[in-house]
Amino acid sequence: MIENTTEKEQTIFDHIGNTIKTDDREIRILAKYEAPLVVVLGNVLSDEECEELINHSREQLQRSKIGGDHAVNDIRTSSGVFCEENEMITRIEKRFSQIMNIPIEHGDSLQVLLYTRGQEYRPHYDFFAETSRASANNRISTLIMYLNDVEEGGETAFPLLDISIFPNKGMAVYFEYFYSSHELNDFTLHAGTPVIKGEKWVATMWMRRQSFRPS
Ligand SMILES: O=C(O)CCC(=O)C(=O)O
Ligand SMILES: [Fe+2]
Repeated sequence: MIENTTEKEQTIFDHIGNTIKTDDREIRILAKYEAPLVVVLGNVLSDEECEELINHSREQLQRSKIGGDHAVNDIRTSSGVFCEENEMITRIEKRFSQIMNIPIEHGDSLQVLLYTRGQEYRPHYDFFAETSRASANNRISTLIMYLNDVEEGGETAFPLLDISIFPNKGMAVYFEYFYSSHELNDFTLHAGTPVIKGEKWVATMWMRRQSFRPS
């Protein structure tokens, strides 16, 4: 009866202790919100990797703007690119897959977003509504990497949990929404708050329930 409602649900992220040892890096676990699970991670990317990701994406952003995609979207005012695979992307995606404990074939392509002053990503869910076709192979977890330090603003806020993560270069926030309780999943509502000073670069990795990438 009552016991059932208090029973802890299984999580995907099952790392123990303060460190995650991936093949090429030791990730630090800094803070955790238990249910829904939200984890703050340190030492996810080196400074050089952050800079490489920004430079790689800056070029593609410029190209896609010339391509004429000026669609205005009030929900997300940032500009983004899905990264084409190269040696660096493949190496860091392998690391993300080990952190997220899901094979990389379940991942959407890594997405890099740039927010300039005043830009934001309004509160949203990363999973698709049950009524949408994409929900047949829905997203189950997210890793957001901060590629630069933001002078002011640009936190990742979880308004229903009352927590916000400040963008710090090389750090990341992980969360998952694969609970059988819809209520827990719904608590992962989150936003990128408006950037007040400086610019903000993030890379986002989303994982799907089933394999998603063509093998
Ligand atoms: O920019 C942020 O802090 C949030 C990004 C985000 O929610 C996403 O990429 O799905
Ligand atoms: Fe999101």
